[in-house]
Amino acid sequence: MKKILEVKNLSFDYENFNLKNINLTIEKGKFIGIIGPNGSGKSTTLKLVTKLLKPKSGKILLFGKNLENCTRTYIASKISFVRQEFNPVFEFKVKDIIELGALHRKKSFFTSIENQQKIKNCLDMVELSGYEDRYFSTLSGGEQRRVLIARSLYQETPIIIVDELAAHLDISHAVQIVEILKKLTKKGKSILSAFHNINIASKYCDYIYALKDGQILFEGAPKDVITIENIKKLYNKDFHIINHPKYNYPIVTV
Ligand SMILES: Nc1ncnc2c1ncn2[C@@H]1O[C@H](COP(=O)(O)OP(=O)(O)OP(=O)(O)O)[C@@H](O)[C@H]1O
Repeated sequence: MKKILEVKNLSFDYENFNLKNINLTIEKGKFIGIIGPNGSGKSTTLKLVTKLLKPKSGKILLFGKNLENCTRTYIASKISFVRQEFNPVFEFKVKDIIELGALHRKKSFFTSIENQQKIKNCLDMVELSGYEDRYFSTLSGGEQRRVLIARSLYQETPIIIVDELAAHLDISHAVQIVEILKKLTKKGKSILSAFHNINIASKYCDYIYALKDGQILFEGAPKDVITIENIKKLYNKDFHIINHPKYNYPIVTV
């Protein structure tokens, strides 16, 4: 399988937190999840692989190129990143927010008819048809989140990274978004997402990394690693694990 993003022995320090020796690999067409308690280092890892933070040590290879030497434009052509927080300073319309995702390939000040149609299609995919001219700040948290997913679809990158996929989304929209992303993996895109909802990660991810205190505690296919022992170690709490009666994946329950 073709490795498109490789993280090797990555370390990073904040004053009171260290990310230690992270190794992870993303292959073409795979859905990769990162799980772990609050403050375990999920967002920090995602910010490092998108070059928003600079590692203390280690290496990140994007399509075999050292990320350190990749330009912002190159990275934007390969990775779209839906961050947890997004607070534009100006009043932008939804269509402008979406277009900003693909500035790296915009050739003219004006939006072509073709691109207007693409924006519409991306909004249709996240069930926000007709929202183009709404002001982003007037949308609900979940609607804003879906606009940001639409923006990453519009960016048309081979890798989509999402920090906390289900943030602000009701269960139906969370599943809708994860299913859109899963379908994209069938077309060869690769997804890396942080999840608080382990059961969604368990059903949809091909592989998960579990972070605790800035280190990978375990990794593997959900059916192999979502076990009572591992989940107890990860969250310091007892949970039950049952097998989904129809789809045959482990479900964590209280
Ligand atoms: N800018 C910063 N300066 C100092 N410490 C930070 C900064 N950002 C994050 N941290 C700390 O780094 C640790 C890891 O944070 P991170 O956001 O990566 O965790 P997370 O696993 O994404 O958490 P959550 O599930 O709550 O989103 C936390 O202890 C956090 O307080």
